[in-house]
Amino acid sequence: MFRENKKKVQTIVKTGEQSSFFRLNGIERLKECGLILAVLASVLLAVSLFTFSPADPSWSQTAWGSNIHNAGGMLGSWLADTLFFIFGSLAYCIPFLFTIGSWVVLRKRTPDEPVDLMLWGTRLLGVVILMITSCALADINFDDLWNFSSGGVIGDVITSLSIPTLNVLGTTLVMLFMWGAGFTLLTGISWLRIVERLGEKCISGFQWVLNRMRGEGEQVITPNLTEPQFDVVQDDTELPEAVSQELTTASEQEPDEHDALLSPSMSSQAAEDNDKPAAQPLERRFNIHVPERRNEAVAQQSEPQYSYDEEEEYEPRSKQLNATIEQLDMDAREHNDYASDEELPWDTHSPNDGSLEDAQTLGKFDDIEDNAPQISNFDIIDDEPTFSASPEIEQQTVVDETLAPAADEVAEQQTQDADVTAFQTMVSDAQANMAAEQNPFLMKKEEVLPKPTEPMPTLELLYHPEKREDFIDRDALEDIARLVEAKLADFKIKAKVVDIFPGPVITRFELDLAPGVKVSRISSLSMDLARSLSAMAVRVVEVIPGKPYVGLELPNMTRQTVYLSDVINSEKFTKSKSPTTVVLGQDIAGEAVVADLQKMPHVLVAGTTGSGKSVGVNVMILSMLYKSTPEDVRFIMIDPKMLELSVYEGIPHLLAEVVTDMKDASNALRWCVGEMERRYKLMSALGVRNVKGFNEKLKAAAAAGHPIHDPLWREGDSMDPEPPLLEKLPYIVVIVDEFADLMMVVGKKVEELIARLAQKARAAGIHLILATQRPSVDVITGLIKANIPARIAFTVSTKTDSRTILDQGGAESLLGMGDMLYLPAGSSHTERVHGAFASDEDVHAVVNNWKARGKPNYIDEITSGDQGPEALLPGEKMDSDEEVDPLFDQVVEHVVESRRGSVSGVQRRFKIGYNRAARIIEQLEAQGIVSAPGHNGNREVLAPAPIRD
Ligand SMILES: Nc1ncnc2c1ncn2[C@@H]1O[C@H](COP(=O)(O)OP(=O)(O)OP(=O)(O)O)[C@@H](O)[C@H]1O
Repeated sequence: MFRENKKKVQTIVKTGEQSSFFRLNGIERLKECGLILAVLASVLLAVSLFTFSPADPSWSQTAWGSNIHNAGGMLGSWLADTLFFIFGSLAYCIPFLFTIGSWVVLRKRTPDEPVDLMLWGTRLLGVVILMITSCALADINFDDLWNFSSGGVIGDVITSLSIPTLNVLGTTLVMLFMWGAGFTLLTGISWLRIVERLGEKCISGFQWVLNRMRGEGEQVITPNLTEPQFDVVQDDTELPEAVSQELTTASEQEPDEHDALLSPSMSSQAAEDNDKPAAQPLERRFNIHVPERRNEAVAQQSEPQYSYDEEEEYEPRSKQLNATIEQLDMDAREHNDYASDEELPWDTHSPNDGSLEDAQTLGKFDDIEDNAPQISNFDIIDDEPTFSASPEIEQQTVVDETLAPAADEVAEQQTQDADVTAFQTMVSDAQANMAAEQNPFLMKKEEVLPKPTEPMPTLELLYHPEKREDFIDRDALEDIARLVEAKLADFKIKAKVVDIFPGPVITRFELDLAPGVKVSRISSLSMDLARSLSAMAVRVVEVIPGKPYVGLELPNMTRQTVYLSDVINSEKFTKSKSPTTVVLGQDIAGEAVVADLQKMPHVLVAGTTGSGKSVGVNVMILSMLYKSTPEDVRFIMIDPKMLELSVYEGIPHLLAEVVTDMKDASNALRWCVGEMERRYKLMSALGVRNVKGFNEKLKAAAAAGHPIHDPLWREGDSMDPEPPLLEKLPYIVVIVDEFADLMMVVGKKVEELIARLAQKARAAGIHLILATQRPSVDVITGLIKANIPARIAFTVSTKTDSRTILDQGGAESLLGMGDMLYLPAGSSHTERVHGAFASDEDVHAVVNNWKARGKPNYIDEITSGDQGPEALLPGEKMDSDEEVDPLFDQVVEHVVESRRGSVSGVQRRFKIGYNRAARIIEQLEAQGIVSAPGHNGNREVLAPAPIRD
């Protein structure tokens, strides 16, 4: 984006160069001629002064008829006489001063060279003071020149005024000091510096003389650079000289502040160097915060080990304020956190090395296993209900925890596994043959996958790039920073770039605005800035929490893709204990952004088509599949598009088949509301406040040998003689991809159900993820917004859409392809996140991995529940009841009496419009009072006529 501008600059320079090199313009010609004349005058003046003869006729002398001796002739004689009369012997300096003065005035200046009037004023004052004091000093100290006073008339006047008061010595002193002041005013040279330098020279001269007198040869004292090196290379005593040489060269090359840190003995030298004006950097350097690349381990298919102690003290270096690239580098060296092969034990073994080893290495899932009973509950050989908490299972869990299964049990289990797999293969082969007979292309191939040995899906299932371009071009970034400042200055905004944060997709330049500049001015210029910087879009971050700066986010020339494997492997995700932890992507500094659905507790995802919503939703689902077993989290997926979520069909986490029919969708939501109410009753019966507390209480009771029975069970509810045991409650995540479709088809009912769920479902462990590509107010209604505080906005087309989702602009300036703004619950500051990318292959790999672990246990009533009035939840009304017309009863009376059920009849009789009349007749039809219209459009009145007395 900046290459174009560079070309422009080059063009301007070229055209300017050609014209200015050979020919002068009008004013320049005049100035140059003036300079030539001034030099001529100086030469003539010097000749006249040096060949002056007092016998020549002049202003102060009279001579008759004699020859003129002055080489300047009559004019030279007159001029020299006058100058000697005024300035005395100092008149000899006049030709030189005149030449210098005319050069200063007439020399060529560049157009941008400022004329500092203050500076010129002081210089002029300096010249005047120097002349006056020099004349006075000459008048006191030198002999007269011919018949002129040695200080001229100026010196005469000054001394005649001051000597009566100050005497000769006093006058000389005053004049000397004033001369010194005049010198500083003219030249800007400090007398203190002169004294310092003189002192230095004197001391070094004195030392030199002393050394000579001692008769010793020249001794060069070199700084002891090897001293600090011993700390680093403790045992390397053989090479101190080489090391010291290396260090000397390095410190000579880079005399910066880090040398002072590395080598205390060099600090004085460095300080001295800094004092020299030549040693100071010419160009302003910017503070570039280079993000830490800790994901190198991903490229090596490995997982880093972290200790909790380190985690507590850990502060991402990329977020350290004002840290330069060298400081970050040193910091990394000090903490020794460059990835090394020894630190990554994961490289050495393959995923098939054995389950025990994998179980140990995948320590991040340990806590999940602790909470959860065996995953084998979901295996096809296990016919027990999904989350049964029967005593047998509890027993099994206890046995598992002891990690000492009997050998014969294991052998038996393996034989069973083999049998079941063989049987399954036979059945699927038979099914496939039947389908293939009809049409081979319609055949749905059910792969029989081998059961994975690892307890949870591993990172090998996801794509991770072999090589990554992490190079950050400091110079280019600094150039851009200067360009940003210049472009803002073009718009009359004075701002300074204080920090630069390069990230994987964008770079944030933090600006310090000059006092009085409103941030809204920059915001309103975001489009113009994008244009003038030739960028795709520029986002202005008006408030950066904790900083007094404004952020300007520019897209990088080359964009890096943030892969799911990068973020899943991040410390934040692996350390998170919650089963509902979801990955979003990376922030602008490349740090993983991870959220917990329990805290959200519901999230609204919106963005135009192709902005990356589906990928974003997939990433959230995959992260939960990496984190939790079906015992912890269950999904209900609603997918009107029939494409996006159907890939998950068959994973054991599903509570129902992926819902594609919108009527079923409202049933599913209604089931969720019912489940929420049931959970609330259970939780209040057990005296706990949330699902976590409930599950912990169940576990504790089972461990104590007193499993809890369902307190809500009444005799007759089931055939059992006693209440069944309570089961562990999994979190339920309801995912709706294209929520707008649901609203369009089912209407207000959905809004009501969602609002009801969103209000109360948090404690019941039910969470909603709603995605839509139509961020309009009729889809994201006030009721829904009020109840879903966490929002994610992908690219949208207008600022209004952005406001609809986030209540603030910004999403319209995103870059697409997963670039998002995340508004956490209860915050008004959005966070820019580059969404993680999961390809279809990644999704299939994880889905197949879970499918191989077990089959889902669908609850049929979720989708195919009764849709009649009995299925309504308490407080819910049938659609038809909601809008019964106030005239309904009168119309019934009229229709039944007149035996005519036509719309026009009702219209005429009650003087109402067609629409209203038609609606009432439809209601009559729904109630069975009139029949459906016949072939001629007439309706038959079905209700019997009223009985008359
Ligand atoms: N995080 C990402 N990184 C890189 N590319 C991405 C990312 N997310 C999405 N994309 C790219 O954008 C394309 C569209 O993404 P996606 O299908 O998720 O969009 P969408 O908003 O769901 O569109 P629609 O609403 O039409 O389904 C993807 O095929 C992918 O190439």
